[in-house]
Amino acid sequence: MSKVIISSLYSSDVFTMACRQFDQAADAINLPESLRDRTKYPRRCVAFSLPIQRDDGSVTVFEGYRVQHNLSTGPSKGGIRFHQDVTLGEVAALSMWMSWKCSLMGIPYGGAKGGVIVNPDQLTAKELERLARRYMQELIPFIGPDVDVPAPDMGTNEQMMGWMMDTYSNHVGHIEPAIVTGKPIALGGSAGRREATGAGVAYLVKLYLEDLKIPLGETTVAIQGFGNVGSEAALALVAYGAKVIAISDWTGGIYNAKGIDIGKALQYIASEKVLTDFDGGDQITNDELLALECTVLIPAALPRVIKKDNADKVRCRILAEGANGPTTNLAERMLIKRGDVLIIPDVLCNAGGVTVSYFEWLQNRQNYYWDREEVMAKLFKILLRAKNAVEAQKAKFGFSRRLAAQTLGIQRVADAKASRGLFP
Ligand SMILES: NC(=O)C1=CN([C@@H]2O[C@H](COP(=O)(O)OP(=O)(O)OC[C@H]3O[C@@H](n4cnc5c(N)ncnc54)[C@H](O)[C@@H]3O)[C@@H](O)[C@H]2O)C=CC1
Ligand SMILES: O=C(O)CCC(=O)C(=O)O
Repeated sequence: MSKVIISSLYSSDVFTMACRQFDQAADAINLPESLRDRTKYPRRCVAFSLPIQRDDGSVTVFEGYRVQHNLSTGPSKGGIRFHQDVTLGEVAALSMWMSWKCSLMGIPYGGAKGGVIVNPDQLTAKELERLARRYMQELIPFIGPDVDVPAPDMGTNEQMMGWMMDTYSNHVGHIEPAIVTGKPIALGGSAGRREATGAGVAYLVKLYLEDLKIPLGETTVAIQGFGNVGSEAALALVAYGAKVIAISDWTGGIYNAKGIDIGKALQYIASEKVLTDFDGGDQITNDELLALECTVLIPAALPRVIKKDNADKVRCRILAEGANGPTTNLAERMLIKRGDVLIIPDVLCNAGGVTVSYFEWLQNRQNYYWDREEVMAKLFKILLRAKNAVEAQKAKFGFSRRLAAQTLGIQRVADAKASRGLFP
């Protein structure tokens, strides 16, 4: 990718953070110099203007991106984020983490990510449909079921994937379900995809609680972000016997030491859209939530929320990264120095989503569908295998859990690039 674009990406804190993690991992595995930049930097970045008509007849031009980080190990794969704070640097960082995540899981995909600078809560359903379709329209020359396969991320959902699939299918003249994953089941979505990321987070939390010999019945959980990942993790952890004592969204949080009724909170969100005034407990801020005493803290919203200023205030035993990049590099060093917090790094912790996306793509391509039981059994097998590999790498080299996970992911991508050789 162009050096001018790469240097501009470095103005993003999140991109710089992902690059520093890469450099540390590359040093740790003695990655040859000739492979470093080639493995580290995105292969392609596309930026679009996205004009859409508003319901009042006016036109707004939104800005969107797609970054394809690595296509050496398969089609690139990753979600599309609709959020007002999206930047090209953030999307590039998220695409790098997708590469290491897919590689760590042993899934034959490279990494990608997309984003649009928009607050989806400020658009009507019709306006969102126009924006999702326009985004796909602009993306068509750069994607395909064997090239790059998008999915939902923050601010996007199954319905938007359905609109995007429809736009692509209309363009090629036949139904092409494998162009996106995380679709509605009626359009070829996979059983279990909606809950896959949160269920994967909960499953890994359960495994690590077992390692620490902490009973689920004595486990309290605080979750920042009550969207797809946060709410599904909450439901799965409650089903395992844990107590969710705090949840939040962008408007603030709710705390209840006796345990929050997650079903009631979901019903409230379905009608009111946000948690404001939900009467399931006392109101708290997002900062207060991150500092609550609890067994498990799950950031499931934005990057870089646990940072230098609040790392010392974190009072959990397990920090399970449902979000991508929620802990800054410095905050992680502070937590590791303290030694009392076990961090399940994002590329492992939230990998359930892309794993079931892979299953969805496989089912679309073979046109034969599995039931939820089969999907979940296959998912948990892959997550357990990845967790064991991370723990073995950690023990063998004395790495942090993130370094162990990232070195495994990065090594496989670099090996693939080395094996493919250089173009003459
Ligand atoms: N959806 C998926 O399958 C996957 C998502 N992730 C990551 O999980 C995180 C959440 O994604 P989703 O649940 O899909 O998004 P979502 O859009 O369904 O939910 C996001 C939640 O975060 C809240 N939020 C937004 N800004 C916030 C702020 N400033 N403070 C506190 N809360 C805030 C929203 O109100 C909402 O409750 C993101 O980091 C995403 O990259 C990771 C792997 C897969
Ligand atoms: O399901 C997918 O393809 C991607 C999910 C995603 O965006 C992520 O893991 O961060």
